[in-house]
Amino acid sequence: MTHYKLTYFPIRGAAECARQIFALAGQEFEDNRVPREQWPTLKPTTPFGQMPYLEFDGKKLAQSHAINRYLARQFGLAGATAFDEALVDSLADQMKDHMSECRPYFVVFAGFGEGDVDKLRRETLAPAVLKNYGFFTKFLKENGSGFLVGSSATWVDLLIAQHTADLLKNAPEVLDAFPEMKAHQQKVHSLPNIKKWLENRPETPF
Ligand SMILES: N[C@@H](CCC(=O)N[C@@H](CS)C(=O)NCC(=O)O)C(=O)O
Repeated sequence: MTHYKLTYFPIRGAAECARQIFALAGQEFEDNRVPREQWPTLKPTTPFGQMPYLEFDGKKLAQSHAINRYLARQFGLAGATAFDEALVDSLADQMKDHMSECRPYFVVFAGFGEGDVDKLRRETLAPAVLKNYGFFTKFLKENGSGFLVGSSATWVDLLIAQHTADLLKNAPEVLDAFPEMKAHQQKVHSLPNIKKWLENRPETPF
């Protein structure tokens, strides 16, 4: 049987979606969380000098969305048709754009840079959420199943629901206009395997 080893820093960050794909699929994996001090030694051995990366069957795969997409295809969580897969990918890419737009806020929020976090929350985070959660809500409403694409959960539901949960914890007011996205987060995080993962995963600030 394939042994999957997912390597990343000891945070949720860019590896959490892959971890949740394993959880939802009921697939065992090695959740290798590397302390920051060990990273300089590891960095030159990775495909692009960054984490996360996934190892299995003598192979190494980097880039979080490539990992997510690969695992989702393996476990039937990528979308039911070629077009659904493409829709899922488009939402994931939009989510990546959203994270880039919010980056100045997250850098200060996470303590990696200096700045006025409240100002950034109002002037950077809130407008990005207003724009992108508007798009996501439209998909949700048009799809009608409670999931973003198709009739069951895909990896992009996991990706976006985790971000929604983080916003609800740290900046809930930015989601005031998005009750459907809050219901989506509840629905995704109530899937039994995901609920179990959330209850048992290591507690980290982000
Ligand atoms: N586009 C990449 C970005 C990966 C990335 O930014 N990784 C960061 C941690 S979130 C990293 O490895 N930083 C350490 C470094 O660059 O040396 C992905 O989505 O996997």
